[in-house]
Amino acid sequence: MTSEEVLDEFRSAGALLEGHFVLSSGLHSGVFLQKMAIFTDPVRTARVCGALAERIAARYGRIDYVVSPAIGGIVPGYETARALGARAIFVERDPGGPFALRRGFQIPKGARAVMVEDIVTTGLSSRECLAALASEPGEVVGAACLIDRSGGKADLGLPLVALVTLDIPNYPADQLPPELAAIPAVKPGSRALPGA
Ligand SMILES: O=P(O)(O)OC[C@H]1O[C@H](OP(=O)(O)OP(=O)(O)O)[C@H](O)[C@@H]1O
Ligand SMILES: O=C(O)c1cc(=O)[nH]c(=O)[nH]1
Ligand SMILES: [Mg+2]
Repeated sequence: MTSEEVLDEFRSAGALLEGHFVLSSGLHSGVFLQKMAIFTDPVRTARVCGALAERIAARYGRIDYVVSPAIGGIVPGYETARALGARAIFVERDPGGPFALRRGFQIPKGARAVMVEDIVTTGLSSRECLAALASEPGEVVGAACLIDRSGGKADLGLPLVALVTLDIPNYPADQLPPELAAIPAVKPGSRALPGA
């Protein structure tokens, strides 16, 4: 799939939103990719995750485990794992706490894993996910996401394969442009932000 074809999936699913959003990192943006508008449609999800799996296989070779950060990563992680013929597991957090593998999930010795995110903005969630995997016996060979909205600038400490790379502006709360300051902000994701 080309970048334009993937973006068309987001547009036609109603997943490309404009307004005033508080992101997981606490930064503000006028654009939000509501990936759940994609993930509620299994056929659309299979199309985009199948394309991501092809990129992952071409870049990293054999993959045994896909690991994703909850909540947004669970569905694309599962569907990408299906296309790769791999297992799908996820990290989750107790409210406000760090990500951890629970439920008996592990990356066994000798296994090759890839971390699959839905959206990368600053890379914070991806880095936290990777930190939770550091002591696993198996190897995390790289990362992947559907959309990297950092313009390729997010540093995960591992290679990142993105189906689409966009450079979407984000702003600290005290540096909002007037058009964002004029409208109330909404916080769509699951991370609890300080003071929220
Ligand atoms: O690169 P970052 O700056 O970390 O931003 C991207 C993260 O934000 C979203 O998750 P969020 O914490 O909003 O919760 P969700 O997964 O439940 O949607 C998204 O799913 C990524 O995990
Ligand atoms: O940075 C985020 O929190 C974020 C951005 C985005 O476009 N979509 C999303 O689900 N999360
Ligand atoms: Mg997330």
